[in-house]
Amino acid sequence: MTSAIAIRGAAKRFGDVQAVHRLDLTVPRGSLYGFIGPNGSGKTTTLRMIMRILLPDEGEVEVLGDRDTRAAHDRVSYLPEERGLYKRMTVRRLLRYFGSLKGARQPDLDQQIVRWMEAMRIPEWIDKRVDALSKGMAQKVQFVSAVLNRPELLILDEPFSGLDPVNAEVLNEAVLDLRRAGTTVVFSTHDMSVAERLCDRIFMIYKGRKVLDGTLDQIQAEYGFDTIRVASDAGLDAFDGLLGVRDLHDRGNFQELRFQGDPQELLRTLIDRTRLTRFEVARPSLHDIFVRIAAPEEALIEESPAHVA
Ligand SMILES: Nc1ncnc2c1ncn2[C@@H]1O[C@H](COP(=O)(O)OP(=O)(O)OP(=O)(O)O)[C@@H](O)[C@H]1O
Repeated sequence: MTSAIAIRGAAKRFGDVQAVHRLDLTVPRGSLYGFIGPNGSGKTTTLRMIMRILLPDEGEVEVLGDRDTRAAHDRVSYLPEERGLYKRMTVRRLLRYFGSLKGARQPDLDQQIVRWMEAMRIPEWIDKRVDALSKGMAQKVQFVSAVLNRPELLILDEPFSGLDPVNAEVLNEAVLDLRRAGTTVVFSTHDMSVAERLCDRIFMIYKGRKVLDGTLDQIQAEYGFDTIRVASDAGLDAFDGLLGVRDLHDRGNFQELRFQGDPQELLRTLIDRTRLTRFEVARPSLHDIFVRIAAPEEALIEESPAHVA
């Protein structure tokens, strides 16, 4: 089966700014893929290339097995970051309009509108005018407009931004429901805990280049198992002359370090050297990994693996 999205060597430049360098990315069908990266790193540009709002300067972008996204138009939905709604329409009319643009047909469309407004927990707003909605409600209505046609691929730019925790949870559940029904969902976010909790796979772009791509487990295994906490009778002296030890800090009751190599070997060596009371291999959070990559010190990125397959 073809992948939902296959990007091969796609690059995009705006004047002097190389927004995206030759990018390769494969999004498997049925996956929930999170795009992360600092501001201005190329997330929206990548999403727009997938939607063919922008054409890449080089390389190609295949969506649902098709290189012409227009052919997949009715099967793909996009929720842009900057959203506009027709303010004077009622929510129902607006959703009918958006649904029919994407090929949804009544009476299924009307049923879908009611079902989704209930799922968003704003059913009583269905016959209200759009300009009466709060910002968070409007955001949820916009989300509904993107899912009415039961897309095979749903692309959301910052869907959680500005939602309170209760509404973020409502959207979270809706996204998981869609995934269970087989929809491939790609969304960008600045919220690392959302990406960590929700996504099967995470893609991080930094200065227009892919720096992370894989499951959270893969990413943490590649980046993460090098933080080690040790408590021993020898304290800092336990590490004298050991290869692979970096960033060794005395934290008082224990020492913390990053270790390049097999922690099991480090453990064996330390047991030979001293009496241990603690040895812990810690997985950093996605937040820590993100900060490590995107920290202002350019040197940090040199140390990082290019990406996880
Ligand atoms: N239409 C455009 N014209 C000129 N420059 C652009 C345009 N769109 C994006 N850029 C530039 O390309 C780079 C990548 O921008 P992009 O919007 O893709 O980043 P992003 O990761 O989505 O950022 P954010 O998290 O702030 O939304 C930035 O330097 C931006 O200024």
